[in-house]
Amino acid sequence: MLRVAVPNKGALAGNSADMLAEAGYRGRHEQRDLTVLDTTNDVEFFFLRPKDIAIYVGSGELDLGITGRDLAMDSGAGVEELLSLGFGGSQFRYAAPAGRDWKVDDLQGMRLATAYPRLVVDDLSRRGIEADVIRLDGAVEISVQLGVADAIADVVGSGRTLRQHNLVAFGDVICKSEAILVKRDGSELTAPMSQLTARLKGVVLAQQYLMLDYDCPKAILDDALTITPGLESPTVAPLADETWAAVRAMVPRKEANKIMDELAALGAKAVLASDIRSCRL
Ligand SMILES: Nc1ncnc2c1ncn2[C@@H]1O[C@H](COP(=O)(O)OP(=O)(O)OP(=O)(O)O)[C@@H](O)[C@H]1O
Ligand SMILES: O=P(O)(O)OC[C@H]1O[C@H](OP(=O)(O)OP(=O)(O)O)[C@H](O)[C@@H]1O
Ligand SMILES: [Mg+2]
Repeated sequence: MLRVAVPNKGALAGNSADMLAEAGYRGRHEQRDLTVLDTTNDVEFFFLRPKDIAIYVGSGELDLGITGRDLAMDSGAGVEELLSLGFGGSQFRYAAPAGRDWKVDDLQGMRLATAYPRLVVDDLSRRGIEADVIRLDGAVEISVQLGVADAIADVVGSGRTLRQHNLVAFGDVICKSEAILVKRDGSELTAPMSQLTARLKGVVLAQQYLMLDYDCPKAILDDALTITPGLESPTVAPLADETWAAVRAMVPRKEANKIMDELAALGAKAVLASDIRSCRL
């Protein structure tokens, strides 16, 4: 039976559960359940703290895990990424009080608070900087105003928490993170592992596309198909009016409205966009 670690709470938990449900797996009955046995798919899910997931997978106790790239790097566990899941995007950055043009070299000799000490120590040592790294568990942004640290290194999402505490990010992004599916470094990718990966990939890809349907005068069909080439080739079906055709093609979600504008300007009618729940491409 495949054994898979899933975040039990925090920023990644909700999207992880939704994605697994969309991929056809059984979810938790209660928020507090620590395991779920999915006998239909022969998978057991373990709901663990996001920070611990790479450790369980890296040690070989569990086959696969969903975690954040920053958390996986900070754990020091030997895991490799199988798939980016397209949510939980963030940047891990240095930050310090606003009002000064901070450089990373300024951190030399300073007190630096973080909940990701390994990520920070590795980055500082690559740069040859010696700082006093203070390990906190969370709410790191407040540590400067409380006098425990001179600067911080933390997860930045919208940047709202930094602004609220009058901090500015500086230096290169230490880690550009998002939710990822991991397996143990060098472990064999078994058939059940690839199947779960393929199912999640089906959901990730489906979220990146929309299905477009439209009616099109045959006189402009060639131009319309250039705008919507589909992935392999668009479906073109006859309509009762022989001078018209119906077209169906997948389009990248980010470009969908621009493409719909172009089709409408060309003379296509009834241009409809619909969500794709999952796919195998
Ligand atoms: N705006 C955000 N705030 C916090 N984490 C985010 C955000 N966006 C993405 N993430 C990601 O979520 C993961 C952290 O999850 P979470 O905050 O649940 O873990 P944690 O901080 O270890 O747990 P807890 O806060 O319960 O102690 C990281 O991979 C982080 O990059
Ligand atoms: O840039 P923003 O959108 O404001 O988000 C970033 C904040 O969110 C996270 O905190 P979280 O909610 O995980 O609490 P924690 O600090 O206790 O981990 C992170 O540690 C930052 O504090
Ligand atoms: Mg957190």
